[in-house]
Amino acid sequence: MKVFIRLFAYVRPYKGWVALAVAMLAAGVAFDLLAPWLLKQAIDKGIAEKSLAVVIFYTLMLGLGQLLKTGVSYVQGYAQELVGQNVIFDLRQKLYGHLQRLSFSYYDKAQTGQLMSRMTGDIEAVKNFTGFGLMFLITGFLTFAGTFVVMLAMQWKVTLISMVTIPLILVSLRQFNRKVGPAWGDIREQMGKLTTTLQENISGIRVVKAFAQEKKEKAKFDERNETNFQSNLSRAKLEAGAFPLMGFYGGVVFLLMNWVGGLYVIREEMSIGTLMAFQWYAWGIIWPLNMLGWLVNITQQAAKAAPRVFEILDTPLAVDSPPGGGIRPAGLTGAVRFERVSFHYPAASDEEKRDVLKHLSLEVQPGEAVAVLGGTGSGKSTLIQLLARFYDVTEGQLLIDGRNVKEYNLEELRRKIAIVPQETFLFSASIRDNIAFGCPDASREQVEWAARQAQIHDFILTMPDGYETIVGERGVGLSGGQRQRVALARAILMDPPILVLDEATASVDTATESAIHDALHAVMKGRTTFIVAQRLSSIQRADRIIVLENGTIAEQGTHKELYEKDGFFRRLFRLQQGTPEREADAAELKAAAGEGR
Ligand SMILES: Nc1ncnc2c1ncn2[C@@H]1O[C@H](COP(=O)(O)OP(=O)(O)OP(=O)(O)O)[C@@H](O)[C@H]1O
Repeated sequence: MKVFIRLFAYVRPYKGWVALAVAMLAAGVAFDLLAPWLLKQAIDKGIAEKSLAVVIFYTLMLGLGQLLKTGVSYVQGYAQELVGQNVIFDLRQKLYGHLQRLSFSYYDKAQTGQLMSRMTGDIEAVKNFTGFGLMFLITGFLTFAGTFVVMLAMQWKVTLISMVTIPLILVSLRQFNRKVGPAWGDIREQMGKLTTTLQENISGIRVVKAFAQEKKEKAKFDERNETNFQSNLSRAKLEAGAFPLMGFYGGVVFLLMNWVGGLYVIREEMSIGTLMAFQWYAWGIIWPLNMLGWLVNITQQAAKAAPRVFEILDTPLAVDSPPGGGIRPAGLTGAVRFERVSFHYPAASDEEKRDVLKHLSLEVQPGEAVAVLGGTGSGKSTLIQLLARFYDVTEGQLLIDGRNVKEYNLEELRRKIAIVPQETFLFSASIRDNIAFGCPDASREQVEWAARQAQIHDFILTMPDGYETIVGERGVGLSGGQRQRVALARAILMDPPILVLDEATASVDTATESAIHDALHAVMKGRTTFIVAQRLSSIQRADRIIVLENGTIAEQGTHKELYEKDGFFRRLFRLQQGTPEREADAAELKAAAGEGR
């Protein structure tokens, strides 16, 4: 019930349209109640009395009423669809807006397919209820109640006797309702799983094909499809069992009406016109009853779908701007301080919590270029993700320009930090739009300038439509290195006080990397830069190097200082120069740096 009360909050802004639809619907029902009475008058006062004028009068009234009914039905249909569509529009907008704001920790666990399914199928189920489902409920109720009262007033005994089967219909309906609810719950959940399987397969199709796992993947999909099929079949069986039975009870109403009504006409306790009118009224009783099963279906679908949608809306934002919106800095100098920062990723239980960063302290001056080195899994990416509050520190504090990052307006803070992530994502749009993603108003010259800095301008000019070339979904059509350079240009264009390069040149060849770093040298001037890298060639321009080991800073200093220490950096240096001091060092470093990088 709670879920419907919450849904009505979305209907409330359209109460004017709801009122119009209900008024039209009431007018339609009024005509439905009047029409059989007009027929009765035509028979009893016209045909029985052999008055053609009376017959013509009532027939014309019937025709006029029918015409009016067509008009009001049109307005009602439009108004009800408008309400349904508006509700779905608002809900989808709100859901999408919330999805945009949800934190990284949410997406770490969320399944894309489930989200897609909620944004489409579940919302559609909600719309069906708030649109014609709700209107049908009102129409059905008004028609049934109105017809019943009019029939009682015309001939109460015949009315009551013919409706003895109605309690049986209600019993069947209750049983159906009890069973079909869980069935719809299963179907909605399975639809989410099916979409997830489909989405994962399509996203990972290259891996599937490379490992020749098409058959296994197909079997996985078939299994989910089969489960979905079976659930729908079980639901259909429930419907097939309940609907005809309810239809039968409804038919009995009609039968009894004719039988008992016929007896009353023979005994002259009821006119033939009333019997004919009853025949018509019978539909006003039968159709709402017959449609009740369908209404239960729509309601149960919405009852199962709406909580799936609300669950997303109710997910709190793990990371958000402070109350009041937070500080909106006009500019930042880029001074960064980690003060005894510890961090663990959200985990289901305390036992699973593992500190990825441990009491880490680091002070970076404005304009300083800091390289972050360390073995795979040592916490490098985590460290820089904390900067832009992709996650919040779990202990200690992180300050930018002397203020805790949590005091800033989140959007503004992120605008001041440009990140070139390890994995580049390009949108299905032109290269220009991809580069200008963070600054949609950038001029052509600015975009080209950024592309030049990232050493991608010349390549873009060789593409069929230059900067207007559409790079397909996920940037298909560009090599890994080219994609990385587009992402680099995207970050450079933002002109941020803090620039973060997370393995940003890992996919480019050494010559291009060197060219990018030469260009970056100019770009980095006046900005605080963090360079996460495994290759020493990537960090030549860094003022300082920090080496992470198990979430703590194991070494830090300049190239020279670190080389002079007999630590990770020196061993890495020798390994990459091809002169490891000991075989053991080489093995250790290979393991630490991650094979195959
Ligand atoms: N989203 C996440 N949820 C849970 N644990 C995570 C998540 N991301 C990373 N980790 C864990 O945190 C640790 C540090 O990961 P991080 O990505 O910071 O390492 P890294 O030093 O950047 O490694 P690499 O050089 O391989 O990219 C790893 O043990 C990893 O398993």
